[in-house]
Amino acid sequence: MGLTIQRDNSPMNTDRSSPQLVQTDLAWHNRFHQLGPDFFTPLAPQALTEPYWVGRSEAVANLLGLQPSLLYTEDLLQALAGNWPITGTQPLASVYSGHQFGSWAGQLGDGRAILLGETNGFEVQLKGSGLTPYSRMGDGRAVLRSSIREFVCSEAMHGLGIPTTRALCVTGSDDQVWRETPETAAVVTRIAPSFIRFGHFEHFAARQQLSPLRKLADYVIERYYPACLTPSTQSGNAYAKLLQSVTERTAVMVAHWQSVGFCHGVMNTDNMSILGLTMDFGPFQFMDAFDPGHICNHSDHGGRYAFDQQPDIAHWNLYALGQALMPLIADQAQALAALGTFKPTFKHQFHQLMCAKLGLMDVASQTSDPTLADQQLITELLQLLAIDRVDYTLFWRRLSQAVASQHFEAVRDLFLDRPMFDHWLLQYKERLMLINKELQADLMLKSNPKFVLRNYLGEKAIQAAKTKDFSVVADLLKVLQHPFDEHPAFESWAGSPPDWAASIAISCSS
Ligand SMILES: Nc1ncnc2c1ncn2[C@@H]1O[C@H](COP(=O)(O)OP(=O)(O)OP(=O)(O)O)[C@@H](O)[C@H]1O
Ligand SMILES: [Mg+2]
Repeated sequence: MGLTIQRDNSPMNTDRSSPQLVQTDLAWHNRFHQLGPDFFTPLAPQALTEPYWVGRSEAVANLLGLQPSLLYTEDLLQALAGNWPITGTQPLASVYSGHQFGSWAGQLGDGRAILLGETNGFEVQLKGSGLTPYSRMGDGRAVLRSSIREFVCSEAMHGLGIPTTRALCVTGSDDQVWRETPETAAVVTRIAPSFIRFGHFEHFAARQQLSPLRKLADYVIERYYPACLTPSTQSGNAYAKLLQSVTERTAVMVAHWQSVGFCHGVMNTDNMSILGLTMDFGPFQFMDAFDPGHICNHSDHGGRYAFDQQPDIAHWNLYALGQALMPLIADQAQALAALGTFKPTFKHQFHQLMCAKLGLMDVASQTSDPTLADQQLITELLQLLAIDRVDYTLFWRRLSQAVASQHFEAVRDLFLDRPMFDHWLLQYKERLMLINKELQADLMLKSNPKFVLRNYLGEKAIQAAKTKDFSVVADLLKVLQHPFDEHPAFESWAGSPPDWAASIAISCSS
């Protein structure tokens, strides 16, 4: 299905006071809207002055059923900047609550995001599209730099095979937005099968509003977790099964984060997707030097969301979700059993991912039974990487190449304590003797990305975009959507970060 825009041959009218209806042949089924007024406030996005394209993902256009060429039209630009309404959409801002940095924050909600509606199985949301009833002290806007980071990172996560919300495009404007300094506004158009968060459930549970709580849970089960309806394991308690399914998906997502060295930075319960998708790309970071205690968010003074805390925090957040679902589950033992699946699921998934990174896998079945020896190999390696603060991405890619060529010097050079690395390498090589080298090297090159969105690369794209050069955003997108490919023209992006990368500070300000 394609989008066709009703052409208006009169001169382009970008005056925010007279928006033009953008007609599409996309079928909109706004099922979240059908939940009713307890869940949202109907609200149109606010206009951006003289918008321009900052970045666009043709892959996401295809996913939505949009002809990618439409991403080059003024009409769609106006629509996705929030200036012109799209026929069939029913824009709204949803209400949710949540725990922020471990404390109950009360009512939050889409303070700067507008859900346009749902098409082709995806909800389409504009982030940074103006004030809503849930904006609290904020201005409803997002700045160019954070919008570029969200756009590129969500596509990069997808490229890495990590469950995530995705992004269609970023539109920008010279409208001024004040943060620590004056900046300019931008809007990310992002998509996901659902943007429902743990915080949506917490909202109604905290208010003891059982009827909307049940309605929301039933909606999520019916649409996204229909298997919970089949009476099998847990004596037919669909809500306990929902909790277990969300627990397992969340564990899988965080295992992926840990395997690629991704720090989320703001794992508040209002940033946790009910579908186990990576969501809200704020002060995130792909680590350069491996440091298990790394804190990527400069506003996180206590290190609550440090890299090595992420699995425990995800589990904590799931307890908050479990608490919210308790009136429906009505059986503590079943709720605890559901939550109890987190640790084994995480452990299993993490082991699988790390074994793939090391090439220690039965390539045909893509599984490996967690042996104690392999677990030890992984643990010891992570300790070595941490002690010498070895660049995480570089290490894994060089190891993959070393296994392919059987020359380990380049990877050895990354360590300060080389005898320690040699000791580990000896054990690893012994283990490798049991496996087909060619298949193993191939698996490793597909499991260890050459490129991740290092902070400094995002910074380069942002600095160029501030001068209206959006080519770096486009190049980054191209490379990061296929991070396991060689991309020889971008070799320098695969190397060590420059010294100035260490001075980049990313806070919650966005
Ligand atoms: N500039 C702003 N104006 C209004 N509300 C804001 C602003 N920034 C954040 N908020 C709101 O504050 C709460 C917490 O913000 P947080 O940084 O977690 O989310 P976010 O980055 O806005 O977006 P999302 O979670 O939708 O990706 C949310 O309710 C969010 O909508
Ligand atoms: Mg958020």
